[in-house]
Amino acid sequence: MRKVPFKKMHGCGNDFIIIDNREPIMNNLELSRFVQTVCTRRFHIGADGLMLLETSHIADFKMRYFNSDGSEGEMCGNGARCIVKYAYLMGAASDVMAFETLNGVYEGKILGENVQIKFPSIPIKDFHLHQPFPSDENDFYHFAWVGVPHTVVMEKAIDHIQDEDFMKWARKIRYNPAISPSGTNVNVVEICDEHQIKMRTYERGVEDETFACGSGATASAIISGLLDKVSSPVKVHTKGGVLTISFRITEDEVQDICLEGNAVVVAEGELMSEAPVNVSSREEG
Ligand SMILES: N[C@H](CCC[C@H](N)C(=O)O)C(=O)O
Repeated sequence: MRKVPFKKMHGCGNDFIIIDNREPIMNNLELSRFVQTVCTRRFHIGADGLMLLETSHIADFKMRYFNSDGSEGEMCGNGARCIVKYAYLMGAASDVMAFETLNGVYEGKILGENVQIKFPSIPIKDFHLHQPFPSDENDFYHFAWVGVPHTVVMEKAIDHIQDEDFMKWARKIRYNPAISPSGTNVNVVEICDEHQIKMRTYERGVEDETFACGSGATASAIISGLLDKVSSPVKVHTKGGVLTISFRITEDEVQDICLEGNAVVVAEGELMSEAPVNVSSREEG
């Protein structure tokens, strides 16, 4: 049986399995199924996603991010904070680093227990504000591509939304091709004061509500800023903890976009890669 060394980490309860693949040990062909297997809760380690640390010709390392359904995502904010700490701990980078993703090169910085990620600037025109819902023209959403697609909806009291209602509502948006042809993550945001918001996120590729979403928090804070409801820095309260987002809005760009929060190693060991799980066996049998 093949054993694969890993660390399990989380950032605000958004949890990941991380594997050092600088000396290639993972076979690309079986990767999607492997990710689905090891990310399945109860039957395996379980996680929202899995990342591979790989070599890069243009940065200190390459981050490859997979959602728990086995799909490869362009970028993941909390995952990035975790892999930055992982790269530092594994000696793959110093405390200030650049890393490559499918969405370009990002910078990472170790700040004591916390990790900060700096995003590339985003043109203002890429934020689509006040879009009427295709199904209900009286209701609005906001949309941004912050490495991955995010839909943001403002609500008054998000803690009172029942989990079931949240999931039903979010799934309609997540799969609506008129909002985003490649699907979208869905965030609901409550403004607390000028420097604080609360949010809940339904994640594409996890197909569930997660405890926090770094890119979602970044999209939500900037959109709240563009709507003149908050100003930088913004503390984003998630189910799993607090993320801090800072940014600068200029005439045509949002610049100096930083995401900061914890990145915690909770376990390390070896995965048994050939222990596939079959969670649907009960339904099939
Ligand atoms: N949890 C992630 C987002 C993952 C993106 C993924 N759900 C996708 O759209 O492929 C974050 O902290 O930014």
